[in-house]
This record gives sequence, structure tokens and C-alpha cells, in this order.
Amino acid sequence: MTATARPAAGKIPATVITGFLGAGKTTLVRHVLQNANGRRIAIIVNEFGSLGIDGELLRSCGIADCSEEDIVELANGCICCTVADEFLPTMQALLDRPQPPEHVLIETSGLALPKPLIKAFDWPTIRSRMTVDGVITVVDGPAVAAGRFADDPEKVARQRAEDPSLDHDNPLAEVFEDQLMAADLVLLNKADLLHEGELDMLRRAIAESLPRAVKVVATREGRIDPAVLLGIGAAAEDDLDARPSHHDGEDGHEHDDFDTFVVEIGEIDQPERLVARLKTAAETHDILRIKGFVAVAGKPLRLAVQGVGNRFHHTFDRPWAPGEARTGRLVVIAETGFDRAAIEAAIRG
Ligand SMILES: Nc1nc2c(ncn2[C@@H]2O[C@H](COP(=O)(O)OP(=O)(O)OP(=O)(O)O)[C@@H](O)[C@H]2O)c(=O)[nH]1
Repeated sequence: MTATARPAAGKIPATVITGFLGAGKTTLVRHVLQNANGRRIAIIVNEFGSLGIDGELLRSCGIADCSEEDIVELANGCICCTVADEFLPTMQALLDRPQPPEHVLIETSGLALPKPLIKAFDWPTIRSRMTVDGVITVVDGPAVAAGRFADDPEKVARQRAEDPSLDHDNPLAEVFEDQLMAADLVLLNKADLLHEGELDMLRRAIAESLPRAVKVVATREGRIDPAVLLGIGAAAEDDLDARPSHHDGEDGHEHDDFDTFVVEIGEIDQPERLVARLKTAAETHDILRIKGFVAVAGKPLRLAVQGVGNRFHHTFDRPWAPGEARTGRLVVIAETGFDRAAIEAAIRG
């Protein structure tokens, strides 16, 4: 890769990759790693659920330049709420390595608000040595086109009638908008699932909804030249006011709008049957995200399963390791209020 502009005073640049559940953040990170051309990149991966699926997916993708120690997982919680306890010590440890990384990519969980994370770069110990080079927001194009994050006007009117002080009724919309408003660059991903007309319309609508001029680029599987992503030189930690949030003025935020659990399943016979059950469960229970690994009878390889809304994808990713229990584990994320027992039953069949 051509050397990208090094931000001020030799600070190590960090790129924050945000975007709603399943938008394509891990896919983008993988693409950047595959095209790093020897650049020493460290990855911090944060997940909402307690299982580190994204870290696993990145580790199993067989990129020569990417060693295990360059992927640091912050699972079990949301990075925006664990900044002091987990994120800052992790960054400190990276900086204190004999050979610190040349660039740090931070993949937030799909439910994280990016602003508290950007603010953390203002802490004195980090500020002197690192800068937020840019915030990249990955958008699930088809999900936006389907109105996934749009308000339901009737519901809003009903709720406002009950509570006139209400700011927003829609937790999905709120997270999605916070992620967009923090962006230095928006990737309108999954362009392969949209028509040209839809792409143009979405590009315009997203650009117009942003508080400042930000480029919106259509991508497929995060395929974009890393030179465009890295080296933006935004110094976002100095520019927080330009990135409004629904949670400005609050001390923290709650994640009780969303919940997650893990379903354990034994060996399955046919991936297609499992996927059919998952689809039905996702549609019936309005599940936002399902992902994990499953063992298939007679197969030495582990099956990686991914679902966003009712769109599923499965692929064998790596052999089960010697001594590793062939137990399937699927993370389920949905808005709170779901029927866990019914979802588990529907998935197990
Ligand atoms: N059709 C299509 N699928 C895509 C594209 N990019 C990613 N995907 C698929 O979308 C699913 C989710 O992708 P991820 O990269 O895991 O998404 P993520 O944002 O990291 O997900 P979370 O970490 O759970 O929030 C996977 O099945 C990907 O293969 C794309 O451009 N087109």
C-alpha cells in the first residue's frame, strides 16, 4: 500500500469502524487486512454478545500478515460503556509494545455509539500518542432501503401522546443515526443487493441527513482501496461538536433496548435445514442478528453461520481443532421483549 499521510506529530492513527449489526464491518476489516501490504495494523474488535465471533472470523481467514496478537477482542459489552475499564488499558498495552502498530482499526459492536469512544482519545495518556484518523460508518444498504431504521409515524404519534417529552421511539433509528452522525466517510455497503436507482436515492438521502458534508461511497463486501479509508487525518477527537448524538449531555447510556443470548446446538445433519429454521425464527421473532459456528455430522470443518434480518449465509471456515468440543454456538441479538424459549425451540427444531 502507498504510505498514507501520517497524522500530526507522529501520533499513531486509529480508524473507528462503526455501523449497525450486520452492516459489513468485519468484512471490511478483513478486506483492509488482506490489502495491508505489510503495514503493521492492529485490530480491536468489540462485540455486544459474550462470544467473540468476529475475532474468530478474522483469525480464521488465513491472512499471512495478520498474527493472533494483532487481533484484540473486547467482548461482553459495548465499547462505548467500557471505555475506562477495558478500552484505555488495551490501547495503552498496544502503545507500550516494543513494536507498536502503525495503524489501529477499531471495529465497534453494531450497537455501540461511536461518540464516547472518540471522546476517549481525548484522555491525556492516549491523546499524546494517538489520534482518530477517521470514523468510517458502514451502512447496510438493503436494510435502509427496506425502512429498517425508519420511524413508524403512527407509533411515534401514539407514544408522544402518552409522553410529550419523548425524543425518539425507535432504538434502532437512534443507534443508526448516532453512528451516521459521527462519520467522516460512509460506506453504503451491500450495493450488490440494490438497483442503481435505489443506490442513488440512498446516497443522496444519507448525505442530506448528515450534519456536515461527508462522502457516501457505495461498496460491495467492503471492497474499497484502503488508501481511501486510512490516512483521512480527521483528528476526530478535536472535532466532537461536529458530531451530534442523541445522547449528548448524558453521562452514559443504557443498552436495555437490546438483548443477546447464546443457543447451543449439537451436531446437525444438513446446513440447509438449519438455515431454514433460522430464517423462520428470524422472521417470526424479528431477530436482528444471528451468528456463530456449528458442527456438521461427518464434516471435519466448522460451519460459520451468519444472519442479518432474514438473510443468511453459511460457509465452512476452518477445521475443528484437536480436542475442541464440536458444540454449535449461535449468538442471537434482538430488541428486548423477545421470547427466548420460543426462539431456542425454533432454532433447535
Ligand atoms: N450481499 C452482500 N453481503 C454482504 C456484504 N458485505 C457483508 N455481507 C454479509 O453480511 C453479513 C454480515 O457481515 P459482517 O461483516 O459480519 O457484518 P458486521 O457489521 O461485522 O456484523 P456485526 O459485527 O454482527 O455487527 C455476512 O454474512 C457477510 O458476508 C455485501 O456487500 N453484499
